[in-house]
Amino acid sequence: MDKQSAQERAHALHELLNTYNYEYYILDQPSVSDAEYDRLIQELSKLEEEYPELKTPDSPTQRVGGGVLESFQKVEHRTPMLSLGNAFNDQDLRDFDRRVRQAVGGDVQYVVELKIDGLAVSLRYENGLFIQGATRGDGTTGEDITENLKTVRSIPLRLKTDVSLEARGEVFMPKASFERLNELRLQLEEEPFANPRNAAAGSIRQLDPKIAAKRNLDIFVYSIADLGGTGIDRHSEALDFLEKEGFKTNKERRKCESIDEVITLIENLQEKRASLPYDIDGIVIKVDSLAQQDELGFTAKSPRWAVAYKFPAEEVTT
Ligand SMILES: NC(=O)c1cnc(N)c2cc(Br)sc12
Repeated sequence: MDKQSAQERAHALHELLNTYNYEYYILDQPSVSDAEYDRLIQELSKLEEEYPELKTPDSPTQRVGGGVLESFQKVEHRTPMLSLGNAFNDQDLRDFDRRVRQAVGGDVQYVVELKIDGLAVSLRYENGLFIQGATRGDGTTGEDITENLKTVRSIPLRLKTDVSLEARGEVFMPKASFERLNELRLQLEEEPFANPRNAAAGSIRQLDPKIAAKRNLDIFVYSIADLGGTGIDRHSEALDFLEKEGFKTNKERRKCESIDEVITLIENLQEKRASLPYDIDGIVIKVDSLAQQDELGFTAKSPRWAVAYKFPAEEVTT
C-alpha cells in the first residue's frame, strides 16, 4: 500500500476504532464483535509498523503504551482538587440548604449525583487530545498517572471537538471486576483487596501500565475544573457538555427544586445502592447555578456550594 493510501486507511481506522470503543465502554452498546475490533486494531498496528509516523499519541493502539516507570512525577493542580463537607442526616442537609439560601438570597436549584467510591483524578486535554492525568494527592500536588489512565478504555484519548479543558472524575473498579480480581489473587496466594476502592487505588498506581490495563478500571467524569469561556452557567449544563465531548458521566443525576426533593431522592437512591454495579459511599448535592456557586465560594478546604451526604457505614456481617 502506498503512503497516501496508508494515511487514509489509518485515519479511517482511527475513526472506526474510536467509535467502537465509545459504543462499548461508554454507551455499553457495542455494534461489532470483539473479534472484529481486534482485527481492525491488528490492521492499524501493521500500518503503524510500516509507516511509524502514523503512530500518533491518540491512536487506539497506544492505550497500553508506556514502559514500566521508576516512580510517578509530581503534578501541580492548576485548580485545587477540593474535598466535600459532609452531611450525615436530614437536619444537616436542611442546615446546608438554609446557609445556601441565606447567602444567595433567592431560589436555589440543586443537582444530585451519586458519590462514586473510587479515587479522584484530573484529566487535562489540549485541543481535544488527552495529554495528562493525575491523582488528587493532597489537593494541590498529585502524581502523574497519564500512562495508566490511557489504559482506562472509558477515558477518551481524543474528544469530539478540539476543546482544551481539565475534567475531574472518579476512577473506580466495578464490583464484578473486583470479585474476579480477588478470586485470581487468592488462587495465586496473593493478599486480596479489602474493597473495590482499594483495588482501584492499587491498580491505578501500578508503575507498570500493562498491569493497570488488565484491571478493568472505569471512570465517571463529574466536573470541569475551569469553565472560563465555555459560556456554561449551570453545573447540569457542564455535565451535558462533558457527555457531548465523549466522556462517561453517571446517568443517575437529577435536578431538584428544593431540599425536600433532594431528601426524597436520596432515600430512593439509597435503596438502589446494593443493585448498582459499582460502589458508592454517598450522594453529592451541588448548587446548579455557577453564579450562585461563585457567590458562595469556598472554605479553606471545601466548596460552600456542595455537600456530600454520607451513607451510614454498612454493617459488616462477621
Ligand atoms: N458527582 C460528583 O461530583 C462526585 C462523585 N463522586 C465523588 N467521589 C466525588 C468527589 C468529589 Br470532591 S465530587 C464527586
